[in-house]
Amino acid sequence: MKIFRLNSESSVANHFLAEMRDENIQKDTMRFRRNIERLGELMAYEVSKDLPYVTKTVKTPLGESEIPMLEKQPILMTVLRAGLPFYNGFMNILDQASSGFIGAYRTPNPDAEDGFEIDLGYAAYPNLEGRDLIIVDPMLATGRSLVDSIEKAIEKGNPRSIHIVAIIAAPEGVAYVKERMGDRCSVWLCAEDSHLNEKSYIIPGLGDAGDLAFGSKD
Ligand SMILES: O=c1cc[nH]c(=O)[nH]1
Repeated sequence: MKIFRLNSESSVANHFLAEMRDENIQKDTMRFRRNIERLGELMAYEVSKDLPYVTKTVKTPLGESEIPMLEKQPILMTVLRAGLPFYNGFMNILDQASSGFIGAYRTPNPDAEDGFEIDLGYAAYPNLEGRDLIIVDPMLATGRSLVDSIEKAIEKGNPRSIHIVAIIAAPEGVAYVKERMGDRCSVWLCAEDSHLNEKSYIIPGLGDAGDLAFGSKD
């Protein structure tokens, strides 16, 4: 399974990530959402390098230019609700992509493996057959909701490639995706952190991305 890590090179992307993690700066919700979006724009550019292209001819007022263009528009899928600003960043760059949305939430269950079940309550997406599927979710924690969402989605058509994109991942989540999806997908991360805590939060992570972007659910 191919894994790309944006923070393996020094770039200004690390500033956006540092602001998202900083316990004081992250309280500015508009800045937090905008930093997710900015990382979405940068990650969309990185993933775009891995998609198939065909050369097309563009007529300028003075001649013709041969330009490699996306062979097919990808499908961008996100998991509500923290995924929305990340998805917006992707849409700013891959602006002709089709979209899919999944509502996944954790329901406490003391008998379940991590103390909770994943409920996929809402799903709306196009037929994935032969398309490039890019599924974006800022936090790859256990990986369970992401893998469940993908498995449900690919029942409705077999994509020719699957790209999982996250801002911060836990090694446990990456290992779970690798175990369940293998070479079927590529994983694109801004950073991979140390571990998950007992509540399945990423350490050091940044806290609850959904609450920081949109306020507490309580
Ligand atoms: O640390 C985590 C893990 C999952 N979701 C979050 O928002 N934060």
